[in-house]
Amino acid sequence: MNILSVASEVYPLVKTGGLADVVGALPSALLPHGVKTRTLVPGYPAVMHKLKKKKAVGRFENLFGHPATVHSAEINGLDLLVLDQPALYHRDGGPYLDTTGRDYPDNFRRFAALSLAAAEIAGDNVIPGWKPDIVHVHDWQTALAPVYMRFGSARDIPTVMTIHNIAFQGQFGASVFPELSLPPEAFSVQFLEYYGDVGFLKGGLQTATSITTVSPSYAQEILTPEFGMGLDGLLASRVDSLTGIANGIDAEAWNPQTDPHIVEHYGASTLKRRAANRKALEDRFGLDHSPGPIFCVISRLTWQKGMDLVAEVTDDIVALGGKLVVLGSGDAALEGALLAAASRHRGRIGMVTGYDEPLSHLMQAGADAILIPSRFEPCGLTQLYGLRYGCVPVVARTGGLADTIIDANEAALSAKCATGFQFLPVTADGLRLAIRRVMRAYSEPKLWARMQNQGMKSDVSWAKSAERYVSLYSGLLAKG
Ligand SMILES: Nc1ncnc2c1ncn2[C@@H]1O[C@H](COP(=O)(O)OP(=O)(O)O[C@H]2O[C@H](CO)[C@@H](O)[C@H](O)[C@H]2O)[C@@H](O)[C@H]1O
Repeated sequence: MNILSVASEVYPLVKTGGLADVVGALPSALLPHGVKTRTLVPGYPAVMHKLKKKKAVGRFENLFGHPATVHSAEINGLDLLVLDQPALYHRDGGPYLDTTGRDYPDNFRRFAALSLAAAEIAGDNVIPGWKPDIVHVHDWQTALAPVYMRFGSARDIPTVMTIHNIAFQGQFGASVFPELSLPPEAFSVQFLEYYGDVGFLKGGLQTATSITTVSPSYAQEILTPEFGMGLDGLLASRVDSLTGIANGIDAEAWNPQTDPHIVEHYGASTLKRRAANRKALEDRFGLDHSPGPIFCVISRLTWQKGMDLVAEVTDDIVALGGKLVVLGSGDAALEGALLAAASRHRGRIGMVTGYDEPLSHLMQAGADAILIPSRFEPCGLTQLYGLRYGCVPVVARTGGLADTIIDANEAALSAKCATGFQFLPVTADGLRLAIRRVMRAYSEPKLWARMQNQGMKSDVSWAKSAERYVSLYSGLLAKG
């Protein structure tokens, strides 16, 4: 079975968040099931520079007014198709934002082009001798592909649309519609029209054969007004085509026994060796070497991720004898509040602003607990990395966090299956109480080590979830 996966980012070429991890790791988990994935991504400079060997396999003379080449390349076992279109993708700045942090004004065109390229690869002879059986798109940036397919030559090929975060919907003014090369009927409530605007994600959700999101709980939550962000009604009308499949992790890139970014390797039976990573972490963040648990945060600094709650509990963490290290960037006010906490508590709280993949590994290997107080979380990956690294997750009971962490309540502790701490409500007081629970558990070394062990034994690989994708794909082909 051949899948064309289409995404705006893919690890290890370009990553701003969890989407890249998933798009980068799923193909190799599908391969043992006979599912071959080709992944189409834009040729940003960061991508083009990393392609050592590439081969032009397709060409568009005029894709949104400019020529484009499709290159094929292999990196880390990924079979990539790279859409090289300098006019749209060769920019300073990141995949979505310019160097000043603003959205590129032509993002609608940049990602419509990616979507149209996918639809044409599926339907026409763009890559001679190759066509997908299924097109799998991720998030709003690629959500127009099923719409283009519906109105183009690939209308019979089934599509899967995965929602990684419904908060990002790709909503643009109606004035962009004439530029999208779609027939007038596509600007209707059955397709793209969204409160008078053009909604990319809305169009994809209306048109895709099947919709998935990244955990079973989030699949339920987005059917409610609280979490559906305006799309709950649409999703309710498509509930028979909606599935939640939890993310796994790339167990090779995230393996404390072999990780090149940490100071000392360890496993479940050699947890004591984490001490060297702890010391390196303290040095890196300028913390003192006192005892007590080190909490870490590795996150986009946003309201979704509950980073304002972390800022509110910093004094409590220190007062209770804990320490905190934060790696993140995002909202300037949140960044300011956390930096202020770090300067109030020198030696106890440290912060690195920015994005640093190697440091995120050292933090999971050296800290004792990872705080994830998200207000909503489709799946979450950092709690899964935490499980694998013996960095006990402390999570809000929502979405994928609720699905993947077993709370250390009395029943779970006596059954010896607890892997972390869940809390509700998602408020500063809720988080404070959870931190107190952590402090108590940490003061009992045997209990703490057992929780770390339980976590490290949890199956966070892609194996089970890959099977669920395979059966979803097979079902779609059987129907067709
Ligand atoms: N400053 C920093 N430096 C280094 N690394 C950093 C970092 N900030 C974050 N990261 C890394 O980025 C990734 C973030 O993944 P998440 O799943 O937490 O969230 P995200 O909200 O991006 O993804 C959305 O998509 C994913 C994938 O489906 C869902 O799990 C999630 O719930 C949904 O919100 C992790 O690999 C993390 O280690």
